[in-house]
Amino acid sequence: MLDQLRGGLVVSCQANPDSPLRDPYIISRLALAAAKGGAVGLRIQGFEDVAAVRAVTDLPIIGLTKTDRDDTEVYITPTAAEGVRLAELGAQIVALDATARPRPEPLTDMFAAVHAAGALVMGDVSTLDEAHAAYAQGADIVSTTLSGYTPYSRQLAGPDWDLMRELHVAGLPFVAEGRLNTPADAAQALRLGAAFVVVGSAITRPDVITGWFAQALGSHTLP
Ligand SMILES: CC(=O)N[C@H](C=O)[C@@H](O)[C@H](O)[C@H](O)COP(=O)(O)O
Repeated sequence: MLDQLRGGLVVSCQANPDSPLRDPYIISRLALAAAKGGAVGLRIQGFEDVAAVRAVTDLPIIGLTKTDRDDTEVYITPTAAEGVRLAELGAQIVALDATARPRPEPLTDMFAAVHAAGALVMGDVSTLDEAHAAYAQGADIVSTTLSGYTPYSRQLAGPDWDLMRELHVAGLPFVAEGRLNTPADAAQALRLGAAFVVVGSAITRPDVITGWFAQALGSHTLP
């Protein structure tokens, strides 16, 4: 499965709860558009969206949930039950938060449950140490997804190139993800050793992209 993705572009098709695109049908159409453009895989959030996308394409799906909980900062697939459900719905890879933050369930238990359900585990990390720990506990691949989203990781406006370099030097296979907003960024991530690249907002969040343009024009300040 990971070989199938190697060197390619995975497109994350997600819509936040407040997005006008927040509808499983729309997400499935975004996924088909990404497939038409050459995506080798898809990153999909939530049970309904994973089911809707699985119904229209055979492309590999990296599934995740985003769950706000009162007891933890961890929100990307915080429990094994969610990971197992994603696998049952057709996600071949389950992405889950593998940061060092306190979590509701031990990582090793979660990895074992996802593996038993027949899927691979992508550990979303924010630092090199977390990547080492994720592999030690049984992750199949790690992704730079959460750099900038934990208080102790680099807070950058763009991609965390240094983390990619560190992972490469350490000999840890990794996926490049997070704020890769141009084709040049995606190509640079591969040059830095990424196994494959995940791009979301720059392809599938037109509200966010519009904001970039509007800000560049200063039009947000006009009456
Ligand atoms: C931090 C977090 O919750 N990241 C999420 C993980 O699935 C998504 O909101 C991102 O869109 C995805 O990681 C791709 O990144 P970008 O949209 O920057 O290309």
